Amino acid sequence: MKISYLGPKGTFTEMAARGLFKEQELVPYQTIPFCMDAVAAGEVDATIVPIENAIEGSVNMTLDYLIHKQRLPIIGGVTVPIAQHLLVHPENRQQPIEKIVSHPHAIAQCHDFLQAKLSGAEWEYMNSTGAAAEFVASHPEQKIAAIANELAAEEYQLVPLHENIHDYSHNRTSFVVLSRTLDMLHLQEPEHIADKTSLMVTLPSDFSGALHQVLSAFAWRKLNLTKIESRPTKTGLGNYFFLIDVDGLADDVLIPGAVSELEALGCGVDILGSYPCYQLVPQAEKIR
Ligand SMILES: O=C(O)C(=O)C[C@]1(C(=O)O)C=C[C@@H](O)C=C1
Repeated sequence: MKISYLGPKGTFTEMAARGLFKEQELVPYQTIPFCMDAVAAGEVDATIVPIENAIEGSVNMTLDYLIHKQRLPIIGGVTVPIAQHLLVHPENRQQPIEKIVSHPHAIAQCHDFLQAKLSGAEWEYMNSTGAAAEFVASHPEQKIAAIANELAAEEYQLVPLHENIHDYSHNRTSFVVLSRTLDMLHLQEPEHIADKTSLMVTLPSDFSGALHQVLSAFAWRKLNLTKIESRPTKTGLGNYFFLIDVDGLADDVLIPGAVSELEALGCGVDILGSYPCYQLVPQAEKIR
């Protein structure tokens, strides 16, 4: 079985993929949309993509591509501890850093650190933390540092100038597994922490109290919502749909009942997936 992930080697997405798919072939792609397109094209059986970070919130690239361009079912989820480190080429240990390269989410997770310690350095966004580490490794002539993880440090032979530079402890990112052909994941490892059903709900326009009624359809059935978020429909300013996560797997009665009630109110409802969620535990050991 082949699984696509946001590459190159050494990304957090690779960590997530390795945690879930120990025996499978992992295939790196350059962007999140390319990862999803690879599933649609049949090049891989599934993909794993980041969906939400505890500090930065939703990964809009994933949500928007999933909703608007490549509607693949969600078959599993995994939460990964995120520790960011400032990595340099071994030849540049003593050099002043002029530029920081990384994924925009990774840079945002370290704002306080960068402002306090490296306020003079400029930033350059890259497709992933792994791509940033690879860039630093292949440009020893530049006074640059990557924000990336310990897997990338090892993969690209970089050394840490500062470890654990993320602004909040308990930094976590959730990833989802998308596939058209595979069934819902059912793994012995890593730790299974919850089950979720993810829905997309579009409200009828000009309907006062619509959101209140949507929430009531879940509330009186005692369906616990673990997330509700609005995203633009991209059809005009002020038009939104809602992404709602319900605690538990879709059953035969309560979730179909809630969906029918919402449809009767004129809402559009799509079930994006009903799936188990796992978690990886933080790595105790430090990097070099
Ligand atoms: O760049 C990576 O290493 C990724 O896997 C992407 C990504 C993200 O999209 O948020 C994943 C986890 C971290 O939050 C930082 C970056």
